[in-house]
Amino acid sequence: MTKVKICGLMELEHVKTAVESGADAIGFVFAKSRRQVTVDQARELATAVPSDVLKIGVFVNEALEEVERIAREVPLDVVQLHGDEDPDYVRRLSIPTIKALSIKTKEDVQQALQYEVGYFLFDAPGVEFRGGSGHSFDWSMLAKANISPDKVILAGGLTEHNINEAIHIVQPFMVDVSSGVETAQRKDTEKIRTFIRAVRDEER
Ligand SMILES: O=C(O)c1ccccc1N[C@@H]1O[C@H](COP(=O)(O)O)[C@@H](O)[C@H]1O
Repeated sequence: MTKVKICGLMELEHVKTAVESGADAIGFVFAKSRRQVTVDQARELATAVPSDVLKIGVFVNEALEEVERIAREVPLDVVQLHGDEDPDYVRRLSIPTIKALSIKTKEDVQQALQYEVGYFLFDAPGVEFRGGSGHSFDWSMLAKANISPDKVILAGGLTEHNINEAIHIVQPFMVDVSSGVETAQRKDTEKIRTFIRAVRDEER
């Protein structure tokens, strides 16, 4: 069953909706972004997340000690590195890690192979910030790559309208959405519900 992460949550109501609708993971953005939350905000939002739903923190080129401190304080289960963090940085982290890669060409997909992580997240290149642009990329580049789909988290411009095609092509372990469940740059409870339902419908 494809897992679902709802990312960039900033309000308790939206965290609750995601959890009640069956999200497997919730993402909090600590990087520079219009969705950035403070540690105190994330700690408060995290109180609404049960232990069987992962709390994932999104970071971009943050000092390693700072990532570990924030992960302890919220607390986070997993960190998602969305910047230029190198394999050595990732190796030194003591927290389960997702390495995000921006995909323009099929060579970008191969960059993943240098990282010793449980999961790779493939996203379209950012526009204003390093992620969360609402743009997608050519998913067939993943389908052709020699990377196990079981290690793949697919992100970038996913919506209720394209998610079924994306899952069909990539067969990822997890899908990750932020912009696609927003209206006027704010999370939309109905879109969160509809997106998760669309992923679940794929399994039927
Ligand atoms: O969401 C953000 O603002 C963000 C900022 C910096 C790095 C990553 C960010 N989000 C991640 O971007 C992808 C795709 O999001 P979208 O659905 O295209 O908006 C997703 O992995 C978010 O975790």
